[in-house]
Amino acid sequence: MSEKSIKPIVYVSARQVHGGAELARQLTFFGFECHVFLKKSSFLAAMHTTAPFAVVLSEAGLEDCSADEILPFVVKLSCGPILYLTSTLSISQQIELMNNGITDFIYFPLDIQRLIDRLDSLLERSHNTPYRVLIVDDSDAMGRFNADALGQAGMQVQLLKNPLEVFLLLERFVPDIVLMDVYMPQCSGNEIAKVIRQYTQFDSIPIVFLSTETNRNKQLMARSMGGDDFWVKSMPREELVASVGITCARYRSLRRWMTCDSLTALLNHTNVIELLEREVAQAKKESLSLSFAMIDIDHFKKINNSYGHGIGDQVIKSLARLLRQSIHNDGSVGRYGGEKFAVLFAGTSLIRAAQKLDEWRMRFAELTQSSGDIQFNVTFSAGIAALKNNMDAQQLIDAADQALYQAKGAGRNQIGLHNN
Ligand SMILES: Nc1nc2c(ncn2[C@@H]2O[C@H](COP(=O)(O)OP(=O)(O)OP(=O)(O)O)[C@@H](O)[C@H]2O)c(=O)[nH]1
Repeated sequence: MSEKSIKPIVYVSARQVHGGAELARQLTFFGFECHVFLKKSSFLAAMHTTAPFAVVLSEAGLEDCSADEILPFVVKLSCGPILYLTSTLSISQQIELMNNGITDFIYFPLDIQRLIDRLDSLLERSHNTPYRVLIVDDSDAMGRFNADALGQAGMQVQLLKNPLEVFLLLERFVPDIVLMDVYMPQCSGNEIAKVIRQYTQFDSIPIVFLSTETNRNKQLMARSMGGDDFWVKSMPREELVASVGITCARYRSLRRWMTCDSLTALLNHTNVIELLEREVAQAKKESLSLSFAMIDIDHFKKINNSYGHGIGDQVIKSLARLLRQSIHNDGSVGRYGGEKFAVLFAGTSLIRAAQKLDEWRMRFAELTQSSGDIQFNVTFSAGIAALKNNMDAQQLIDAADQALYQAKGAGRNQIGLHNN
């Protein structure tokens, strides 16, 4: 992705200029293109011209129009979430507003970080890539019938007739689900499921048997060998599509929890290390450049002590979001632990990666953090190292750590380069 990636547009309704200005500033900082509207006519004209990713509608409405009055127009013109900023609402009021088109509620006093979190997760949901389905079935006709149904529903489908080749596709195609026939000439679906379950890296891929088998004991036996469910082969197309969609969505969300840090939704420590090991091996094999950076928030203990652990968490989240939005397709970001982050720059030279890090450092230092009415700024230090042929992943981590240590020692709020 180029640095000029298209920003998600958010329209905000406000009754007063200053009410929307701070919200717009923060949303802009976190990568949204935010427009604030005070007048009904300009708001609706903008909705007509460009439908935004999301609308934030305040219960106070606009200067010349109440929220109730504008809502039906917004619902008609909108194709994304409509978030309602409100003080308190009874359950029946919420139900009424939801029936009228509101999709989310954000409560006053406005916690901007929370609003941004919500927009982030709505955005992520809207970017979800199609589900990938691997069908293992020796019957060409049956396999194609199911593949067509799922393909027409927008899913990516791979059909495999020989179950003995399943590992090739588990690695290359990385399916969200495997639909497995039970009776096949080369080996049974039960047997192949049992073998797949020997490999922990495929643990989180659900295997569902599609079979004409109706004997409950045989079905249970198949599930005990590593299958997650048993569906009848002759199920209606719509039911198959719905069942696959529900299962994939559930497992994707479980996988996210397994691989991501719960506070920041970035890759967690274990997965950062695993990714780095893979990238190091690949970079060496293909003679590609790889830089690795360690980022650490400055004087973080003081932030916790002065404003409390909750505000400390908020600072961590704000840096996580900045990193996630800045990295684009240049690499990956993870939470290494505590207030420390790891960044992998794939195919990027040390100097270019250091320049990027320095841009992020300056942007983070400019971000206003808040604790109630108190506003403050936070900085980070970082160390960066380039992969050399004689290094393994741990040595690359150590090199970045040393450079970070130098940056801290030299006064913090700067980038240290490892010279080797
Ligand atoms: N709020 C919050 N605090 C955390 C978290 N993880 C670790 N910490 C705290 O982060 C602080 C890290 O402090 P130190 O590593 O001593 O360093 P520092 O104060 O950041 O100072 P320098 O790194 O030397 O600039 C400790 O007080 C930890 O308790 C977290 O998830 N949330």
